[in-house]
Amino acid sequence: MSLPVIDLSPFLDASSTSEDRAQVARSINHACTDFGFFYLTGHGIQQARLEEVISLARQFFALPLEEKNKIKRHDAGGLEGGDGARGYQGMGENVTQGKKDMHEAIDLYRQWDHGLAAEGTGGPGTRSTLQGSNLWPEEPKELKSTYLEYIDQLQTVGTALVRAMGQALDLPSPDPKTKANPMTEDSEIFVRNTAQSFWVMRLIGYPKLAAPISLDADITSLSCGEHTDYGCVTLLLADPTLGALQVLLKDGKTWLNADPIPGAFVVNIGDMIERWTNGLWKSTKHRVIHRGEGYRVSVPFFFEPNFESVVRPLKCCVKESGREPIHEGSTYGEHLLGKVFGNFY
Ligand SMILES: N=C(N)NCCCC[C@H](N)C(=O)O
Ligand SMILES: O=C(O)CCC(=O)C(=O)O
Ligand SMILES: [Fe+2]
Repeated sequence: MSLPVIDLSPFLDASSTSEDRAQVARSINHACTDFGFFYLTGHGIQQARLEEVISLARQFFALPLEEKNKIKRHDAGGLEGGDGARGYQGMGENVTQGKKDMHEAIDLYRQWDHGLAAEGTGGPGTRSTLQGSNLWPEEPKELKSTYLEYIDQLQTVGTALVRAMGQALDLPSPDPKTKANPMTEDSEIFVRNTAQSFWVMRLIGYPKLAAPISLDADITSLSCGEHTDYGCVTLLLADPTLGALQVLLKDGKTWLNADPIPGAFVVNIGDMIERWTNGLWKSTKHRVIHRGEGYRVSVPFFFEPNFESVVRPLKCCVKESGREPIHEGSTYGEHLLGKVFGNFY
């Protein structure tokens, strides 16, 4: 058993036909319904760029702690004046389900300068959080420029992917007479609500865990504990290490290794897609247990809704799912802040 592979090129290539795109949308619907995880090819980002991104992250983590701490994260996304949870976090600073994770990381967010937040959104105390400028390392020197270009490319891929996902929601029950679109009120809903995507990027370094580990022991850390991602879609780039990232299957007990395929992203859907689709597509649990060889590096890019986007189940999905709405609706920013505050030791 392995995860489905989806070729996104018809959504990036102007000369594709609508039938090509419909095929892709159908595959996405199956992948999101059955797994919530898939491999993405045909994204148009050069292999050499992907390798450079991993290599630069690896070079950063190999620096002395003193050098890495020059861009240390100082707060957990608190109120005015902080660095908006951006920067370097050392081993064990990130916490999942109350346990310290065995990884170090740099967190980058969409640039959000002070004073730009809209009024009256996000609830009390949330207006000015997560604002700030990214903290970029001085070494390796090419890291910043390479990552800025890479993030631009990823935003293009993310936009094409959520367009395809919107189209995928039209497919389950087309009206044979009118060929009208009974499912979505608007298949561009994801595109519109990610037009100012409050994206997150993490550069993560995982030392090999000491064996053996017990999954039950409260004190035992995983490389990254079981969790779901928070927003729309995660585009994960990882080095070739095998057996580290594991995905929980729909039976709720089998863990499947999501080993890397060279040149492909591992993609998974986040909590906001689950909410919009009223659970038709679930944000799938996953975890990282690195007991293989070497020091593992991964660079997930979280393509998320706009900070201020109000996310509530789409009427069409409530109908299709046959369930009551699973959420009353709130902004993505509120969901994110609830997560970020709980993430640090
Ligand atoms: N932006 C995202 N999705 N980051 C995932 C971080 C890993 C899990 C986190 N400590 C948690 O407990 O959620
Ligand atoms: O490193 C990985 O393979 C996955 C990391 C992850 O799940 C996350 O940061 O949300
Ligand atoms: Fe994750």
